[in-house]
Amino acid sequence: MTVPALALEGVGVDRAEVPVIHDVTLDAAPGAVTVILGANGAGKTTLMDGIAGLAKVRSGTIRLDGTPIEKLATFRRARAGLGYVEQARTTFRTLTVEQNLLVSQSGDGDLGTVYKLFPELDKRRNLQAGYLSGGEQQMVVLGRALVTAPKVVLIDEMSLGLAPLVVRRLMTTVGELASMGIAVVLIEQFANLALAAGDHAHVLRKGGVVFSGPCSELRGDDERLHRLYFGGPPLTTPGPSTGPVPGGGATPDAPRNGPQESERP
Ligand SMILES: Nc1ncnc2c1ncn2[C@@H]1O[C@H](COP(=O)(O)OP(=O)(O)OP(=O)(O)O)[C@@H](O)[C@H]1O
Repeated sequence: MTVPALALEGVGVDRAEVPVIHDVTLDAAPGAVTVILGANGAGKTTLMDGIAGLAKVRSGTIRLDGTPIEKLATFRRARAGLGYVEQARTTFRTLTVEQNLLVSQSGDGDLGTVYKLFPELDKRRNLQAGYLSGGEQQMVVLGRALVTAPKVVLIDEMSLGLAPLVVRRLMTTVGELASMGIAVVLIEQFANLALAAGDHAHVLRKGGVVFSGPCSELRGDDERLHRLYFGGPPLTTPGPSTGPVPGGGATPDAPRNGPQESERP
């Protein structure tokens, strides 16, 4: 059996001494995109921070290529092959694109791979990152994770504040990262965009997993997503009180938050 690149078993994570994540078991396969969904405050970022070593893992085990890492310092997890593109992470604005990549480079990390993935950056490698567009800056941030030659890349809401067209452009690279053999773990506000790019999905509610299965099971099923995000009785009729879809619709133009239904009491 193939060892998952990342495997969590019974993981609990605290934020400021408060338990936020409870008993999460999931894994991410090399060469696949694993999507983590959930409403605002469900605990997605806290889970990512726990995996990366930025929040306290209270219980359970986290394995990277079969080796437990939950007790390692953040930089050791990174050296072991864990890349983390944090939410709203920025570039070093006064350094050039190339310098941004060089300061992050380690191991077998290769700038050529980044320039191949993002020809936009290749053309601007000597430009200070502060002069780049928002989308190009996000490419630099992704590139900085890539030049550490990671086995696993956690990506937390890379679409934040970006135009729909740019989000679509960045989403294409998620699949390309996976095709390089990287295990990609993706948190994304636009649920159906993430489900279109992903292989396997986990939905978090109140810090616990309420769904694990293939992305195809949830793709386009906004009503089921509502139930999973918020719980509550099944929706029968759409109406003004139901609000829009959580993170949803198939495009970044679609609204984010929405009505409720439950698969778990
Ligand atoms: N630094 C912190 N100190 C205390 N509580 C926090 C802290 N950061 C987050 N929390 C709480 O932990 C819970 C989970 O937050 P988290 O940011 O992980 O959720 P999320 O699913 O990533 O939400 P969003 O989509 O809004 O980023 C929330 O109740 C939040 O208020």
